[in-house]
Amino acid sequence: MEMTDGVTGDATGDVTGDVIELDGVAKSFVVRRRAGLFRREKREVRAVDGLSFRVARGEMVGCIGPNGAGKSTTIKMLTGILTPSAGRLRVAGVDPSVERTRLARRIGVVFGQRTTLWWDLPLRDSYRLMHRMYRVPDRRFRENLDRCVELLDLAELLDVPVRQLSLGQRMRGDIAAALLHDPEVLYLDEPTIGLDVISKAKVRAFLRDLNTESGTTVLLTTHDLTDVEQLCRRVLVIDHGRLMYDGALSGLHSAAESERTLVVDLERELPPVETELARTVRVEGPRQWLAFPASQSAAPLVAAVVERYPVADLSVREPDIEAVIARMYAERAAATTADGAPGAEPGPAAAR
Ligand SMILES: Nc1ncnc2c1ncn2[C@@H]1O[C@H](COP(=O)(O)OP(=O)(O)OP(=O)(O)O)[C@@H](O)[C@H]1O
Repeated sequence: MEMTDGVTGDATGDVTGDVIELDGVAKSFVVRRRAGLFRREKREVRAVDGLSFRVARGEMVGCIGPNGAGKSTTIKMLTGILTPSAGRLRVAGVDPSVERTRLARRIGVVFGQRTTLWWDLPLRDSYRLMHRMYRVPDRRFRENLDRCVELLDLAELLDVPVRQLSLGQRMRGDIAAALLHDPEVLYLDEPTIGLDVISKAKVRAFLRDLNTESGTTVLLTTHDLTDVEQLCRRVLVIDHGRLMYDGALSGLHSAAESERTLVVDLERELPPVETELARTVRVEGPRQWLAFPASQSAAPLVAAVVERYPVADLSVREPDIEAVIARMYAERAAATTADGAPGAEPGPAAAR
């Protein structure tokens, strides 16, 4: 399939304030697999299936989804490495697959799973090569390098060949490499994958400062929800190449109809608490767990329980975001089975 719109947009991308624009973007791969001794059959994999969203200049947006959801494919299309099978895609007003080289000077990319650095060269030499490749003015290059070296703690590592760096050190080296040419947009595909707690914290602190101080637009994919919690006000949830949710992380709770839990310590062991405001989901001795919709206030439930039962103590537990997302995926899978086709319309995404 061809792009539905081959027109190249304006070169600034400033008209709407949106630096990333996707309208109905799709990407299919044809894979061949063995279907017998001599026979191979072709199958189409729809990695991205009608994805539409926009990212405003200066935003930092997190993109999450299960394995194979289409996140990396989306990033690859945004860099121009892959050409969409359908839809319209613009980055800073430019069609990435048509003007990949021109766009390369305006974007930075970090793939957590592989490095863009030269394996046998010390970091410093990789950076020198990038300096020339991107034709960064000398002064600007020195300033950017100094800043990255300081904030990413790279001083001791500049003369070490990349192959000798630990994963966390290499990741910091890669992030610096992506920023030496002052990109307007930074894509990070799993920037904290495999890092220890301290390295993760360093990377996150750096990205937060970069976004607030330099106004760099950041789109990151991750499996680590803490990345999103700490960095992004907005999250995109992608599954089967489609947008399931687009909004604040906190809004995921209502989107997935999640539940909070009232933990009740009774003065003695009693049969399960009965109330129409909640479901008693667990009883252990005098302690009982009552699940109620996260969108509802806990106050009426607390009042009802206290009025009818001898209560020693109470506490409310918020739903854990991982559980919320797991629930969202499960609901989606159930809808898919019921419809017989992946991708029943995702209500929450359309709400934004
Ligand atoms: N070059 C390719 N050829 C064939 N299929 C591909 C190719 N690249 C990706 N796919 C398929 O497209 C789908 C989406 O893959 P993608 O790597 O974009 O997912 P992802 O969300 O990044 O997953 P993960 O979280 O595991 O990295 C998967 O089913 C994958 O197998």
